[in-house]
Amino acid sequence: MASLYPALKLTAQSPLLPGPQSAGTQAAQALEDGVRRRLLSCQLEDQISAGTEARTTQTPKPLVTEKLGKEPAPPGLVNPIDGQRGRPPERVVAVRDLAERKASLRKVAKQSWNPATSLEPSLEEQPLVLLGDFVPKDGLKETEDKECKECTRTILLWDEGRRCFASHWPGVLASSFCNYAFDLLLQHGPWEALHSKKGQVTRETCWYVRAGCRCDYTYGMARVRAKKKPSATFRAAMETLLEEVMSRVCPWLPKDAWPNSANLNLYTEAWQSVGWHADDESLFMGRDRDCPIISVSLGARREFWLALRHDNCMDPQLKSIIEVDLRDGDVLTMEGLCQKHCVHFVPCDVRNVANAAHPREPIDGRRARINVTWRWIRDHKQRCPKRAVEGSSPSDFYFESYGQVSQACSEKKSLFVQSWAGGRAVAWRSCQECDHDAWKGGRNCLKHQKQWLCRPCYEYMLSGGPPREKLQPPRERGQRRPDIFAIRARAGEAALEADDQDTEAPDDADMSARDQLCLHVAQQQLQAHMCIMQQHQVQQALRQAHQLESSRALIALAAAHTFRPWPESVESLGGQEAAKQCADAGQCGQQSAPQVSYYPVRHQVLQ
Ligand SMILES: O=C(O)CCC(=O)C(=O)O
Ligand SMILES: [Fe+2]
Repeated sequence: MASLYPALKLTAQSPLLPGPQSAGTQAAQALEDGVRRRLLSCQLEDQISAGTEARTTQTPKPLVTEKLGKEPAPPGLVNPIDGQRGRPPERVVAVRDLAERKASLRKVAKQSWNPATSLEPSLEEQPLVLLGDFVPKDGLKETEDKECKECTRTILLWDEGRRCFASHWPGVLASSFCNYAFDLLLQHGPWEALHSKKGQVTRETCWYVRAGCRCDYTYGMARVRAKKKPSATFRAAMETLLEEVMSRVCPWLPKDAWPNSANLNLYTEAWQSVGWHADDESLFMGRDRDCPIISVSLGARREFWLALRHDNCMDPQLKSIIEVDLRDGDVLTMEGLCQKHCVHFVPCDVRNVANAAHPREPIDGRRARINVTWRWIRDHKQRCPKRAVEGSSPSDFYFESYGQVSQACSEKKSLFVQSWAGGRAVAWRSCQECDHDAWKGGRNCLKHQKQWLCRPCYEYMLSGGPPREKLQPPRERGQRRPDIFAIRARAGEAALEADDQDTEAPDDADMSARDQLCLHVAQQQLQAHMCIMQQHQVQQALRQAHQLESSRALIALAAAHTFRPWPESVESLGGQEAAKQCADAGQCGQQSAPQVSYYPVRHQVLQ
């Protein structure tokens, strides 16, 4: 086992941590230290990403004021020339000058996952049932054991000191099922757009609660309400997805112990992403108690990064970043105290941003991604009916109360971390192949054949694929790298040029990316699942609606005429066969048979 996951070299201290702490009460110091560290880090990294090469040649300037004495000084960046910001310092201390910090950020060093200094309770002291290691109290029957082994996982992180565990389960769901679930969730999910400070839609999201829970979900400034009555199709799709996932990841867990909520994310554009964060909302109690999370990916491939967080802020320790690609049907699990000690991140997909052929073309389902993160709400909100039943902290949380830790679990090493660089040194910088702007101006890259390459480019090189077109022209030294919006704008300009020559292009510029995607999916469904007569009638209606230029109506119309019986044997049939079976069963508006209650079949013939 251990040989599969090369353990990283363990170092005593992160190179980014500042030096000795200032005086003051512990709490105040912790606060000051955290804020100070964040300011330092942000200022430095902003400057780096802004390409302020020239400034580094000037005399290094102190960045932070630190008041000596009993009272801790308030944090503040100071301009030593006019001293405008922060309280007048009694003494200005250069915690670390810009050049030094920049060097430390770019430091070429091996990946490292620092071992915990203060330990969480060990697995012996406080047993933890992990999803992949879970066995029922009365042991495994032989057949069940076999079934379980078919669903393999790769351990990404096993840090017993911090009780942090993460695994990647590739290809848990069949692709035919993924397509099906993707389409339904896309069309029927109560999606809400999340905006960045600049007003860009960073992604769309929705929230699903089950098993009697009515809690809202709040993160950052956003509150995502639990819909009073989610559509039956959405509910059916979510329940079926859960059933599929649980039957493969944790088949022995009783249904009443399944997760009671899910957060959904929809990425319709390659440049959409999720910043560094932890799923540490109080609902899930992930900062205090072991907190399992099952994250399911549908649609386009995306990278997922997991890292140790700095104390008192959500920034990652750069050298600790674990990278994994999540593909259609993959599951990722985070367990134990991952949400307390680690942060995670979904970067944009730079190669697809630049390759966006035509922003106004219907986006094909593969470019978009839906992520469904199943979680257990344990501290229900005051107004949730489950609070009355379970109180603020249910004592019978299955993973803490039942089951036993399998033999495999106790054989594992106390700390190992998956490392794509295989123990080689990495530097935080942009990739010389794809120029990916993952976060604050770079990502971990290693040197391969005289080039600094990111993991995907390195893996591509190793795979022996043909040379790919460079996404960006080589930059002069010190020249600012275009950010993701510049790349996107360039892709947009190219598309507009193409548009000028394309008189046939439909006039749906006002449609959002998701509307286009929904429409595209709906049209595909129509083609695949309707008999010829229905197709014809609906196509007529679509054309009329299109003439009215009402994209919303168009989608609603398409959705209303979409029927998706899920034949029991659909996985064993090819897509074409399945479509034929559905179409045959639903000839000219009759009820299809056999019907599966989860999937309402609607046959409405337009007059
Ligand atoms: O899209 C993903 O894979 C992760 C999303 C996520 O981290 C979240 O919703 O909290
Ligand atoms: Fe998350």
